[in-house]
Amino acid sequence: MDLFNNDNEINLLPYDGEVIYYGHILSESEAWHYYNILLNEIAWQNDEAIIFGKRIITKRKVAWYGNENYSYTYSGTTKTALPWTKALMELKELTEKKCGSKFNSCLLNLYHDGDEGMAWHSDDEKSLGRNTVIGSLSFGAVRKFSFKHKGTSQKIDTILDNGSLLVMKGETQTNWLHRLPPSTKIKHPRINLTFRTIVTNKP
Ligand SMILES: O=C(O)CCC(=O)C(=O)O
Ligand SMILES: [Fe+2]
Repeated sequence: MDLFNNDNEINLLPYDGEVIYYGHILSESEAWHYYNILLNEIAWQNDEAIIFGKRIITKRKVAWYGNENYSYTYSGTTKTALPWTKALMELKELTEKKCGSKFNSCLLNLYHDGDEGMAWHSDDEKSLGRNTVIGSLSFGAVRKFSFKHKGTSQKIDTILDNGSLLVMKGETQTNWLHRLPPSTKIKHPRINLTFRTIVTNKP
């Protein structure tokens, strides 16, 4: 099993993808500083999805920022990116420095408490291209995060801490699903930023 890549980073996945957990890339106080800014200045909106032809509004809030007016379609709804804020630009640059990849957009999620999560999915939309790199920054409540192989159903769990960075790359989106499981124990909000690279503006 190839546990380490060239930079001695540990791959959380045993095969068919690469997930690197960098742990804290911000101190506890820096992380809370950004948490407060993000909570207050981001244009949070309830997410809409079309599930089995029915329009549903999620309790979880989302926002979408990027370099240009990218439009992005998933779960049957189209969103247009807002321009970067100062804090988001700082966090984008920090994430890029840590993982050595460039990003042009960011999907943000606000989970008010452990009742809210995200179901099994892959970020394999056409607009992200193949073998895309996704940098995931977490703030606030510490939550479990899980991967499930599409063929073998093997499961891998990890913990996403306040101020931590997780990077998904290689064939991860092709071969693995991921989710944020709900948990009745979590009583506080969590904010997640996934920095992404859109390769085409046509959804
Ligand atoms: O909240 C998270 O940690 C992950 C969110 C996610 O998977 C996504 O936005 O695609
Ligand atoms: Fe995802």
